Amino acid sequence: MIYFLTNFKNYIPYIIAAFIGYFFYKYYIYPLYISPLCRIPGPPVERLFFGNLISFFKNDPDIYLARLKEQYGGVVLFRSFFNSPVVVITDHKLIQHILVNNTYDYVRAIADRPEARDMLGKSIFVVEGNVHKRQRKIMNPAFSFTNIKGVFPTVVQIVNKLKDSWMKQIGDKNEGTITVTTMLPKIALDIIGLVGFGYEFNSTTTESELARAYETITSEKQTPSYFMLIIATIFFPFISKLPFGRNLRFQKSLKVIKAYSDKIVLERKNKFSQGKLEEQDLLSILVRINDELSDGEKLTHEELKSQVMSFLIAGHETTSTASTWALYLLAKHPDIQNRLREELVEAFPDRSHQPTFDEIECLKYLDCVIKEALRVIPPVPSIPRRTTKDETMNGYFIPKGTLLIISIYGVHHDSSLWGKNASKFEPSKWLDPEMKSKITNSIYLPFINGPKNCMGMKFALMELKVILAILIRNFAFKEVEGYTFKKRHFGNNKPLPGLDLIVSKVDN
Ligand code: HEM
Repeated sequence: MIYFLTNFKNYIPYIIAAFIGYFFYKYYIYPLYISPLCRIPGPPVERLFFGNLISFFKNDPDIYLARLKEQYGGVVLFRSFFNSPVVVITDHKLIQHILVNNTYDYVRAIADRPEARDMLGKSIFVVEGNVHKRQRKIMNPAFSFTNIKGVFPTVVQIVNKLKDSWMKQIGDKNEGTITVTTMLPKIALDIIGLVGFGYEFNSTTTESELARAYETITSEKQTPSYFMLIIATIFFPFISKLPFGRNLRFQKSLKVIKAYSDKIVLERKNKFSQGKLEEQDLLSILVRINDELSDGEKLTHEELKSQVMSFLIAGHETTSTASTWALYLLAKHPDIQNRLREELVEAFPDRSHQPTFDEIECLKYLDCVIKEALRVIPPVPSIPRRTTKDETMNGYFIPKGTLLIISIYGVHHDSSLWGKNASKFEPSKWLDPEMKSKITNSIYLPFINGPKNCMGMKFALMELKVILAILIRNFAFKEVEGYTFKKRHFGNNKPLPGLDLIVSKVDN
């Protein structure tokens, strides 16, 4: 021992060589030549330790993953940071197996990132198995048809604020260039605030601290170093705590979001205990249902707080991204936009008329436009899952713990399922009885399918209908020539830095 310590210096080169050898074996030789996953077809590795990330980040991420299907099939091996394997699934029968038939064998890998864990806490997005079933059962009644119908007038009222704001922005001129992505997330936040928690963010008229916190988190510039940092935190969680600018901004914003969520839950619980809780927002309904449950079943304060934080994320980023892409697609297809407007003018000849729930639900073409926009650009273009046991998929062995990426965008653009025009925006296909008969829940997945599908689906569809009905009835949208943007790579695929459109007032 003494000999070793006194001669330690002599061993340093061997220790370094052993470390480099181990590193090289673990992150290069094993994943590329030895792992059982190597049998799965996929694109060749481009850089020593960066797998296929360079191509992924250089391209539109959704299109890149969809193309892998064309080249290599429905089960493809993609390599991420340090060549770690990611199996991209676009085979719709396998997706059905994963999402519907065996959902709890595939855990949501969303919580792999320490920051996502911090944000989502013990919410329904993170928990699995019986805890997930229990939370879902408790929360289900809050999303009932009656409740959605009940909050409809609030949604109309908030979307009218957006209309008024754009009318004001255009002013006396006939048209103006508007960054639609400035207001759409604020509107979505105001809606989920009121409908979800009876909370007035008023983010369209005032500077909301909470809106700013969300904006900070979701609009980080997506530079290569940003991506590297994000992916590196999965391997080395401590990195998320280091005092980098981005980490500090995230921590500061998260503190604001947590404090608001805590305050909102406490307010509702206090009102309830004083017998004064009359509101019909999602959280109030949840607090009332919760009170009737036995102690073992009840959602704890932490769980309630986590649901608020995840509702805020789930309910505002997704719908604002969906409405952004719908406007973008309508601006790109003036014929479809005009047809939609004709339906709206016929239904609402008087522009100042406030639509009712039943009137909006009757609009067939509006329904087709929304369904098709969610197909062509699904706001959640892919979802991660992690396997919890060894298994074989389409003849390939997939070990326990493998990361799967289910490419919703890939399924939606698969020409063997949707025909040769799969990538075209054609809302009228939803009116064609032959096409409609072929569309099943296993090939149309904007809200996924199965026991973990989107609880807010009906609410989101209603919100999107109101947004498009009011905006298209009042404005015409055109593309801005030469305007470019990139799609966000993580979470949802909102356009960055935003979306500018030429907006003009509709005459009558
Ligand atoms: C266009 C808008 C929306 C889209 C495209 C969308 C999409 C999705 C998707 C794909 C999932 C599954 C995620 C996964 O399993 O990894 C999901 C789950 C969920 N969504 Fe949505 N969502 C939307 C709006 C909303 C809204 C407005 C709310 C609530 C107010 C909401 C609440 C939820 C909840 C609670 C879950 C988790 C369900 C569970 O685990 O059982 N979503 N959503």
